[in-house]
Formats: sequence, structure tokens, C-alpha cells
Amino acid sequence: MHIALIAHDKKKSTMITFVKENEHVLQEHTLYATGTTGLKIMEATNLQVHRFKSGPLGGDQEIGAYIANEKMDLVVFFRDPLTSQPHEPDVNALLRLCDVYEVPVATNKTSAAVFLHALKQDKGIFQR
Ligand SMILES: O=C(CO)COP(=O)(O)O
Repeated sequence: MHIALIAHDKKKSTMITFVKENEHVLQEHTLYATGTTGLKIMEATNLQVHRFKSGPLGGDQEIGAYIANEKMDLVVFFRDPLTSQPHEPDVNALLRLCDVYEVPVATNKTSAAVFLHALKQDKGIFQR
């Protein structure tokens, strides 16, 4: 499965905690991330992550292109709901494409935990 991991700055520590808690599940999949999120994940774990550009520099759009080309099976995107982002249109476009292509997207740690629990039961559950 191809899984995208993205976190806004104030949610990066939440992402690291989440990834560490679920490293054993995530290591069985192909991981992608926006630039800084991916770097921080690789520094904190033994996971290999394909890094796109940083979100504000086009990383969200790169992940959106993977979704549009049906190359992404699951998106974990810990958005910061309390801070406005200069690249808000890119964030909205990515989430919109998840709905267009019916890609499961978790925007907080609790929903992401539910998805990974399902993945643990069935490795291919979200594959199309
Ligand atoms: O801004 C982001 C997503 O919209 C995340 O980008 P970074 O992982 O590069 O910080």
C-alpha cells in the first residue's frame, strides 16, 4: 500500500508520536511525505520515506498528483485547524482529490489510529 504522511508544523510532534507508535505497521508499506514531515519521520524512526517538496512549496500538490493518478491508497494529514496556512488552496485541493478518488484520509490521530488498526487486520484493505 502507498501511504502519504503529512503534518503542519504545530502537528509535527503529534505525527512523530503517531508514527513511532505504529512503526511496525507502517514499515510494511511504501511511505511518502511532504518534505519536512518526511525528514522528521526519518530522523525519529528507522522508516524509509519518499519525500516530496515541502507543503508550501508544492508538496501537497505533488501528493495530489499521485492521488489523481491512483497511486496513493491512504492519506494521513494532520492539519493545524487553528493556524491559517499560506498554501491553504493546496491543502483544500489535496483533500478534495481524496474525495474525488475516494482515498481514505485521516486528519487527526484518532481517525488515523482507526485506519491503521484496520490495516493491521488486512494489509490490502484500502487497495483499489
Ligand atoms: O505544509 C504542509 C502540508 O500542507 C507540510 O509540509 P512540510 O512537511 O514540508 O512541513
